[in-house]
Amino acid sequence: MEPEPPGASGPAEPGPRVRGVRGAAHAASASVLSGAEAEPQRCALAVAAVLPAGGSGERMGVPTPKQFCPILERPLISYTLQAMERVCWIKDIVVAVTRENMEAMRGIIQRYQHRRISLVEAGVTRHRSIFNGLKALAEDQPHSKLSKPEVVIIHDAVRPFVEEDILLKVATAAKEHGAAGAIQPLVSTVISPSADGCLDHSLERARHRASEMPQAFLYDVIYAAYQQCSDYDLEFGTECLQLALKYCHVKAKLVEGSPDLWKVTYKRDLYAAESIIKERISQQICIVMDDEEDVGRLLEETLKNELNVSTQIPSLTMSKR
Ligand SMILES: Nc1ccn([C@@H]2O[C@H](COP(=O)(O)OP(=O)(O)OP(=O)(O)O)[C@@H](O)[C@H]2O)c(=O)n1
Ligand SMILES: O=P(O)(O)OC[C@@H](O)[C@@H](O)[C@@H](O)CO
Repeated sequence: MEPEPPGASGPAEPGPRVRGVRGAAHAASASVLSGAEAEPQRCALAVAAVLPAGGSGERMGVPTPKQFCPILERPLISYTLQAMERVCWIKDIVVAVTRENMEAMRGIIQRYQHRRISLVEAGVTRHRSIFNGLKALAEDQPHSKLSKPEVVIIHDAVRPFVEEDILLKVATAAKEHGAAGAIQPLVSTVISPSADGCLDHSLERARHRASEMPQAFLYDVIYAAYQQCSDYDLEFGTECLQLALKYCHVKAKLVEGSPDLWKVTYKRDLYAAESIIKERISQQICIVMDDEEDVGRLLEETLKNELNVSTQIPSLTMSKR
């Protein structure tokens, strides 16, 4: 039997924080959208996010639901929350978790000082979890500190490498079209098997795309779609964009996303995510080394922030190259 990924036997004690290395990308994409659209909050476009995190991670094949599996001793979901929190124009982040994981989730929020997070109970399917998250944002919620957004972003809690530029693109496109979602080229051809397990037909790969996350919607559109949704769709559906089309006749704008938007599903994905995070940490340290004079103090700081390591480093000054 394949060795368990490190720490797969229970929700993890959180580990390092990773800062985005794509500040430049955000600046670039924000400037792409001129004027008021650049940062929705400036034009009072209220944006919230719903993160379904109530799954069991069956395909991962470990006792711990994958969103709580540790990567460098920190639960996967905490990386995704940090990526969403970095985006100052997302006002509220609603996370759907199961009742039994609610305490573990509160521990993670506290340990990593996650901000703007509200928890709701997940549903037995992903669509039901998302619907519960949307309900929490509805106007008619008594004593709720949340307010109804104009645009809501839906993003899987197990897709940690989401950057501000794609969130900005789908949010802006949703404001214009009613719905929008990130897509990626297919790497494998999609085929349709017949009942006897043989090939019935294959789809022309170049004419199809993989539907990734994040997705964004005018709140009223997607909430109305879920309110009308059949039990069958809530039970077996996998595509929120399809609900907006089927129940509200809103054709989503498709936005080319980066390959980083992939979803952690199998054990191999945890290892892949770990190496990406390690690479980003080393990039972060390189950036510090390049820019600053008192490397000692900054290495100390970076190690503290990035790897949770407290150590004394003698003051080192580097002559600017
Ligand atoms: N009842 C459910 C099922 C899934 N999800 C969430 O939806 C996202 C995408 O689902 P998926 O990758 O299918 O996660 P799991 O259902 O956990 O995985 P598996 O299908 O392998 O069991 C995940 O963040 C998962 O936690 C959810 O909120 N509620
Ligand atoms: O069906 P799953 O729960 O595995 O995945 C849910 C979504 O991530 C998946 O359907 C995307 O393609 C986006 O819609």
